[in-house]
Amino acid sequence: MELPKIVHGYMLLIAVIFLLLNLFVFSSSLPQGKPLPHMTSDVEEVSGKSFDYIVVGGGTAGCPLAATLSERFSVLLVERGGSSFENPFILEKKYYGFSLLQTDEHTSLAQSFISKDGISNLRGRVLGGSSAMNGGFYSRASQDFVKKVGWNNELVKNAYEWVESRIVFKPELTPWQTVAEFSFLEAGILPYNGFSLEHIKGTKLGGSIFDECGKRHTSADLLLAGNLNNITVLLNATVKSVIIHNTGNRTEKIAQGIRFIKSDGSSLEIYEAYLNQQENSSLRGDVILAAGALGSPQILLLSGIGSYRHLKNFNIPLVLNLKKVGHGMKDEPGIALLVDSKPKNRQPDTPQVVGITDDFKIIIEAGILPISFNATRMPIAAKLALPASKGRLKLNNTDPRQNPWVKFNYLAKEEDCEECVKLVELLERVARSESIALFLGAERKNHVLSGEEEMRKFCKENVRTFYHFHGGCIVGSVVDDDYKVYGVRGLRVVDGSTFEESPGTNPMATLLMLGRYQGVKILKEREK
Ligand SMILES: Cc1cc2nc3c(=O)[nH]c(=O)nc-3n(C[C@H](O)[C@H](O)[C@H](O)COP(=O)(O)OP(=O)(O)OC[C@H]3O[C@@H](n4cnc5c(N)ncnc54)[C@H](O)[C@@H]3O)c2cc1C
Repeated sequence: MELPKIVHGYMLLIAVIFLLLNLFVFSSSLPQGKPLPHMTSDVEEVSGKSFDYIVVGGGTAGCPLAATLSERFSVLLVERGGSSFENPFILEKKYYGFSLLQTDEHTSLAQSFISKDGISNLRGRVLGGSSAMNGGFYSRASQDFVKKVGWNNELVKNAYEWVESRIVFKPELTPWQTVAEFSFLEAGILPYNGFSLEHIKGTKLGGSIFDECGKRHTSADLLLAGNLNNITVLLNATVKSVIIHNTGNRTEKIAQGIRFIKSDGSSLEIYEAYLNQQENSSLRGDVILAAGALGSPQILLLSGIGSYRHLKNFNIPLVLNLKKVGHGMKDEPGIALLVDSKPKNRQPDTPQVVGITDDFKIIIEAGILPISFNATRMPIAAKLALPASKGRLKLNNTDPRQNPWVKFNYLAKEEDCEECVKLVELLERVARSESIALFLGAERKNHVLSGEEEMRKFCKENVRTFYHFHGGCIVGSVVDDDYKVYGVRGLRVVDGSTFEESPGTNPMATLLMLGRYQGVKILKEREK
């Protein structure tokens, strides 16, 4: 009876040593061995201070934006989560997916939410935002998208290259990704494009934010490209609202700063930080929301910017009756087929290869995902790009740490259901391919869905998120072409909430680019 106890104690000791070693390795090899910006979780240290720019949300778009602005201005970056620089569960590819399994209400790296459609979903809550926990697949937006949204081609190219030279890598295909690549080609997703960062039809190998050693580079690494003397990162603080005043002109509003609380809820105290005041108001900086597709519309609503009727329900004084805040929420519906017959303990694998159909409506990839700390499954998953169905975001309550109410209306439109049937047909072809049969042999699961009705039913019953949700502060309805909130000076939104449709193969590349792009545009504006 004593032996198992000893063995158990011994294994525990090994596990602790292993974790400490990992922590040591990571803390002594911070990005490129460079110094980090000043980071603090002490709200008192920042309270009452003024900065040229305040960026709310240290996520995918927020970090490159803050780094760029810091080249010439003082920047406060406020992130509700902690640091990502020393966490092996974020940085090591072999732990991919583990952080998605362990969620809690206020402190986990991933914050889970269930949309009113009844579908589970996740959002990042750490410096680096969702880039610190996502699949790391990197692919640019198409030229058509860039043209449609009216961005400057040259600036876009420069901004992508700025990001790519720092945190994007050409992946070495794992055995499972090689099999996925063959299975997509076998299923007719042609041509074969090899390695490409462009959004092109066919099968391709994309970029990755995991380097050749399997180390993740999040958007937070981009902070190191800024002027570190100009950046203050406030961690574990949640922004509650933007401080907005009337100007001399009664109808004109101006953002003056932010109100924030401690993320752990250990006190109810509300703190404030301000924008530096300049005599000439055209030389003033901005509060820039980069809190993601759920966070930014939520903060606008909590600040009194939104539909009067909705804000009245929460006794929030109206600042601006901007009815479209929270509208146009979209999530690209996903369907996954498990190709293995039962759970096994494999090393997690992130997608490195995608298949993009002729009309760019279906995008397919494969991974190995943990379902617990010692079991994985092998899904082939596809998303329906550019869905017609859309939904809405509203407040649930006035606590900024809680998720807002959101409904995406997955597959509500008939055209999305029709596309979903095509998507399932394609998934079935891939799942039944010789390549997968050869690789998995007896471990393979047999798929037998047939007939349109059965596939429609399957779609409705199995639809899930692909985590590419966006909308809520869309350009043209909440922010203008310069990403400035209509009707409030000194307030912008720069993140996934501004997209009407998800760019390219998937959104991370374009959000990283957008942070840099908007930062450069602001710096140019201030030169005038
Ligand atoms: C599991 C998963 C896998 C994915 N895989 C891929 C992939 O492989 N490739 C790809 O291109 N895309 C992928 N995506 C999508 C992509 O990561 C996101 O679309 C993108 O990162 C969103 O960027 P963002 O800047 O809009 O928001 P985020 O990166 O989420 O940043 C928002 C930040 O704001 C902070 N914040 C929110 N509210 C507040 C507040 N009130 N106060 C202070 N801070 C606040 C958050 O903590 C967060 O850090 C994936 C997403 C998930 C969740």
